[in-house]
Amino acid sequence: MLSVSGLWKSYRSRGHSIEALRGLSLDVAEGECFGLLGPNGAGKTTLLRILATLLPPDRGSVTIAGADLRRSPERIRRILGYVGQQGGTDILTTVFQDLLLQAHLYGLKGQEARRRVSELLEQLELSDLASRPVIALSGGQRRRLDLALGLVHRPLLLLLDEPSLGLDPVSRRQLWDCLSGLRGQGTTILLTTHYLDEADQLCTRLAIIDQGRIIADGSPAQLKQESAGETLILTLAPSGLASAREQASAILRSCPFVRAIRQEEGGEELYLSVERGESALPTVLHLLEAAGLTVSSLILQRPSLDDVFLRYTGRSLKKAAATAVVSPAGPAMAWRKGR
Ligand SMILES: Nc1ncnc2c1ncn2[C@@H]1O[C@H](COP(=O)(O)OP(=O)(O)OP(=O)(O)O)[C@@H](O)[C@H]1O
Repeated sequence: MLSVSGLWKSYRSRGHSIEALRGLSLDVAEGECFGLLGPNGAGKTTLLRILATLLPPDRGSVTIAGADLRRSPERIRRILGYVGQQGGTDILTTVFQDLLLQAHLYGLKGQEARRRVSELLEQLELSDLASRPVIALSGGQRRRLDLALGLVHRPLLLLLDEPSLGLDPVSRRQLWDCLSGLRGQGTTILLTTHYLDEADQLCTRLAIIDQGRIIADGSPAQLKQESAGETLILTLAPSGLASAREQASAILRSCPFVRAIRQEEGGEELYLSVERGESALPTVLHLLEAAGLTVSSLILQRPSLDDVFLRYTGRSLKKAAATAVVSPAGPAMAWRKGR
């Protein structure tokens, strides 16, 4: 659906050149929800504005559904919908009028335009708000209207720049449901986000962008798996029995799926680095109990996308985007004695 190759873009500011994109390449397949994850200033908005034909690139090529960006910008504008960070609403009209104007701008007339507006109002749960002035909408309602405006002409590819920026948790959930629904109907989505949980929840594939380049890409699960592996946190009973921990370490060290075992100073737990925690967990339990050891808990901890970002950039995305809502990595699977 989308193919970007060797894209360069620099801005000039007070006699300095700022390289926003430095040879960026990526491919997005039809039907994907592709996420660009990166800190402030990474080049995400620049990329989306180039794709939306709002900004010319310095070098590189882009094709969208077979259309070349430089040669056929009008065709590209018909193929894609773009919802920028600021949205495109006219605050002085009503929701219905705003959508109708957009439909007219895309060449829909009379009943056809009204029918399309009604469809979108229903699809984005805005029907009850149709006669409300845009200025009186909440942040989440406004964002859904932005999305509806970007969808009027039934784009094949939807570009969303930070779709849930500044929304409260309930509005974010509603927006995510809308986006999942759109994907279900076959719309390809390319979105930018700072939010790790958003990327995890919505995206089939992700690229981590930093300083104008893509430094890693894959499914969220793949990226997490490749970067950090998984950890099993083991506690034996009775706690404080060092000999039991030593015996357990000796048994587990000989297991091919255990990459490393560590213990924090003064800590009761053993941390086992494993490749596939889900299959390792029952085997570890079985081996230790067969050796007469009592396991009081065994917790599988999966790496977060922040671990992935840290590995590739040496910086924490949480710190890079301090205002972002970040969900904790949290244990993904656990076994506890007495359950
Ligand atoms: N019009 C401009 N003039 C000069 N520099 C610019 C301009 N627009 C963007 N930049 C610079 O280009 C770089 C990339 O900016 P861009 O907005 O693409 O990043 P971003 O990843 O979208 O950031 P954010 O997450 O904060 O929106 C930054 O260093 C930014 O300061």
